[in-house]
Amino acid sequence: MQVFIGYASAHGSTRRVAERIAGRLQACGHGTVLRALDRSSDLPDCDAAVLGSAVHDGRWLPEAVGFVRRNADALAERPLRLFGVSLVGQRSSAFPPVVARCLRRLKSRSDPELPAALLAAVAPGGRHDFAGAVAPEHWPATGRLVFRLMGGRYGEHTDWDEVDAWAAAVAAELRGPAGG
Ligand SMILES: Cc1cc2nc3c(=O)[nH]c(=O)nc-3n(C[C@H](O)[C@H](O)[C@H](O)COP(=O)(O)O)c2cc1C
Repeated sequence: MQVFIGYASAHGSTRRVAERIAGRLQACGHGTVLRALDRSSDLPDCDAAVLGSAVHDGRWLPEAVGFVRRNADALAERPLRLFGVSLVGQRSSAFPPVVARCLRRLKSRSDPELPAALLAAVAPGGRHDFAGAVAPEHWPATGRLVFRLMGGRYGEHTDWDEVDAWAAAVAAELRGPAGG
């Protein structure tokens, strides 16, 4: 299958996750088109799409939300997988385990990172949350203070085995009888 991998990244970690996913999909025999999402581009010719965004203030970046909104009809017609990159992934985190558990619980009770009506319209076949990178210069002074008080650690927190496993599962699903 020809798979479009689109990403929105403010500081590079979502781009690195998207590149890794593209590499794994290629290794599994899929063709890939990897591209940053912007406010005007449309979905290129493809059989399936994998879209991801950095999470800011609990939401996908505006260029990613705009892309999904603009291309909702075309995305709904194809197998679609979504991923978010934030401080708290499903397996890895910038925080100590007990804080990470609380944050994951809070997140599960919050509004989704994409508007619920939009998610329902595009009906992704799967979603995943990865942990990304955080550096002091990404935050204002108050953000740095809160981060320290919560026991946060700067650096890259992506679990690459987790990314590889998810990408391999997506690759296999797309090869399945219904194409995922
Ligand atoms: C302004 C700002 C707001 C953020 N808001 C959140 C948030 O609400 N939840 C979260 O888990 N991480 C949040 N983060 C952390 C980023 O999601 C994380 O650093 C991610 O790796 C960024 O991806 P990128 O490097 O592709 O931009 C925020 C970061 C910034 C700079």
